[in-house]
Amino acid sequence: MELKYDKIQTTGTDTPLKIVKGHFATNHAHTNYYFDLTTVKSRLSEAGGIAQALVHMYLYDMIVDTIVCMEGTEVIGTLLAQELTKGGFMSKNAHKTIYVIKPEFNSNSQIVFKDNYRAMINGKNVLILTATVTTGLTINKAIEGVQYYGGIIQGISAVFSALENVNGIPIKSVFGLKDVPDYQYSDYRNCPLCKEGKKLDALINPYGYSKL
Ligand SMILES: O=C(O)c1cc(=O)[nH]c(=O)n1[C@@H]1O[C@H](COP(=O)(O)O)[C@@H](O)[C@H]1O
Repeated sequence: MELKYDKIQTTGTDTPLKIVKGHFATNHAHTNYYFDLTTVKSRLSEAGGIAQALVHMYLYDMIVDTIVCMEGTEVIGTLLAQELTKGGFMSKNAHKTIYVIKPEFNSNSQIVFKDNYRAMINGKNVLILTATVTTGLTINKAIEGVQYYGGIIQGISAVFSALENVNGIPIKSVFGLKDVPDYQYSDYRNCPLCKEGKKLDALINPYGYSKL
């Protein structure tokens, strides 16, 4: 059974964000919304809408050699690279090639780049692209990993972020708290919805949800 979602809009793009109100558990928090990014990540027109919104928000001015795609954002990342390298567009990357890569994870959930990918990170201007940021713990692992492999982090882009920066690095997102002002997240030991006795609706992770 699918969850029933609403669609919300934001400035800068026609691409909507599908949101479901309820009680959800991520690997780091309990939340009162699930953001369903399935179509944003996999439908060409929606992924392209997000890519264009990010370019117009701030990316045209940034030098990018490599886009590291987290959480299934490879389609958005590819279209982003295409936008940034387009001729006739006022981008510092116009006519340059951009690498679009995704990391591996080891058994400690740390980011690993095999030796054949290291040249795409080491000394390169890296943009980290992710789907959603809530506590920032997941994106922090990406930051640590890219820095460990010698990448110069130029920016972090997300589809939705509840945070404006992580460890001093700004996160620019298409959707944010301004679009979902009642978004709440908390440690599972301190969750107001649990305290009210409300059962969890689903477990969520970047692949989607599993209803409980
Ligand atoms: O809390 C999220 O960020 C989140 C919200 C959501 O609706 N769906 C979802 O998959 N998440 C994921 O939950 C994980 C926790 O995010 P952080 O709290 O920022 O580490 C990340 O992998 C997010 O992508």
